[in-house]
Amino acid sequence: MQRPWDDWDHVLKVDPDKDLVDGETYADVVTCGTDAIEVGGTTGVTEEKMADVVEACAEYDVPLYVEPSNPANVVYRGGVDGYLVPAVLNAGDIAWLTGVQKEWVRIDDDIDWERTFTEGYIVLNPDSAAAKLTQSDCDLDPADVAAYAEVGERMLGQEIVYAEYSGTFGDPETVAAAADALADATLFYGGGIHDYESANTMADHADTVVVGDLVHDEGVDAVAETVEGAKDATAATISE
Ligand SMILES: CC(C)=CCC/C(C)=C/CC/C(C)=C/CC/C(C)=C/COP(=O)(O)OP(=O)(O)O
Ligand SMILES: O=P(O)(O)OC[C@@H](O)CO
Ligand SMILES: [Mg+2]
Repeated sequence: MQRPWDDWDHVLKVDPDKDLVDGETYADVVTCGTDAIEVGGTTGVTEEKMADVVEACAEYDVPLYVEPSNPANVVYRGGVDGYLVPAVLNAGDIAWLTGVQKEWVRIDDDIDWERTFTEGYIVLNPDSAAAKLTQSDCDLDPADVAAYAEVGERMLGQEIVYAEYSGTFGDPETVAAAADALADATLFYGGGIHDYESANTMADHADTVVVGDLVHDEGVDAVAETVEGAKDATAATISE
């Protein structure tokens, strides 16, 4: 079945709790060449901040997805193409595997299931906000990560498995192991991508690379370089 993310080589994740660089607008951000925008962050995201960013990004012809970090920042607005809801496969506090999702489904009567998908996260940077919040076990070797990826796809039916190194560049060998373990699921990689080379390296293994802080720290020109790196890796794979 065709899925929205099948053609995404590059995703730009915009954090509603962070500013853009001076002189840049959300119009610049959305049109930087990325295949899709995800809006989300672990800490400091309120419904109001989420709604403001979603509204600012909604009027362009680039797929726009809300990635909530808790039930309070799911916003329903015209222009949103869908919802990517995390479930943390290696969470130490297992509330982050299905508990918060259960609570969300219990209290939210507006869930649009046709456009709601899940991401099976494997959180791998112990210093990230996401790891601390979910008490994720990040002490994993490539075989462990590969096994989590396989559990995510085969046992839990995840169509997206997300190797998440938020804030730091991850281990390509580990990402390659996760990629090898998946049959049809799409592998997202995120963390520390900051230039052509880092994007190109991870896009060699992952189906989709996610760039986050770079847009807030350096701006759209730097992000555009990462788009190029990701696209070149995909083109090289196709021509092999
Ligand atoms: C039930 C609903 C609607 C949501 C639950 C979603 C879950 C399980 C969240 C757990 C944490 C998580 C995986 C968040 C996803 C987004 C993410 C990792 C953003 C990046 O965050 P960081 O870069 O670590 O932190 P900052 O936002 O502070 O930069
Ligand atoms: O901010 P960075 O380190 O680019 O990470 C991207 C993304 O995976 C965060 O969820
Ligand atoms: Mg971040």
